[in-house]
Amino acid sequence: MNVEHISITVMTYTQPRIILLFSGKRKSGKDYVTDLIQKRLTAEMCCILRLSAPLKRQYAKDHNLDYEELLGSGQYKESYRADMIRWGEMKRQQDSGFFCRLAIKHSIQPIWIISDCRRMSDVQWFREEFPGKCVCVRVEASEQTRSQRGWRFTTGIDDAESECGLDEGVKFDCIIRNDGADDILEKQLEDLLSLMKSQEEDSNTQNNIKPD
Ligand SMILES: Nc1ncnc2c1ncn2[C@@H]1O[C@H](COP(=O)(O)OP(=O)(O)OP(=O)(O)O)[C@@H](O)[C@H]1O
Ligand SMILES: C[C@@](O)(CCOP(=O)(O)O)CC(=O)O
Repeated sequence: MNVEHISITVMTYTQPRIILLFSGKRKSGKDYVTDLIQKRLTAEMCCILRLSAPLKRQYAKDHNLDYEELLGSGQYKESYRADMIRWGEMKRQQDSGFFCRLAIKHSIQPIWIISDCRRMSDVQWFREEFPGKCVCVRVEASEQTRSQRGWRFTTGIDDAESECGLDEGVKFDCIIRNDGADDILEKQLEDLLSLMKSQEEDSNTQNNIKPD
């Protein structure tokens, strides 16, 4: 296997073979879709990493809140979203890769799914750190579908960088429509798995790495 172990003072992770950079609007179904992919690939091969996880952990600690609830998809998280965004942006201004580095710390699986890229700086950070290994995936659902899943337009959130930072300027390698029909979603996941395979082969060829 082509795994290189990186160990520096602050983090220990195993070099990934491929990284899926997921983005999408609120309630488009990023967690739903990434969970399905992980089930297909198994948790041994594939981990789901959330840039918002270290953010929510520290925010919960500082504000005496329930971290698990902030990770969920309910109203509890939504009532703190605006303030978490403000808090996270303060940290990102000091160091744009701050949450990216924390999120990947200790990852040992060969396939990483970053389930919540929101800003151009997130995509740039991964592309620079892991050249040739990133696949950019956008999850899309209609406003009607998102509303049925509990989304309500909120000024200051849905029109701000946290939700709109990747609306322009990124060429997505794959766009997944997630409006509900299981068979349509299934077919798109198959296509994404094929894309990952060919991206990995290209990356191996460029780096002169022979398959396992
Ligand atoms: N294809 C689908 N079929 C059935 N339910 C779905 C589908 N996609 C998403 N959902 C449901 O919609 C809700 C929102 O999905 P999810 O939490 O994956 O979205 P998200 O984009 O991660 O949301 P956010 O980050 O805004 O919390 C969840 O309850 C999820 O189970
Ligand atoms: C605060 C924030 O990380 C919340 C993300 O929550 P979620 O991915 O929608 O569960 C959004 C952001 O970083 O702008």
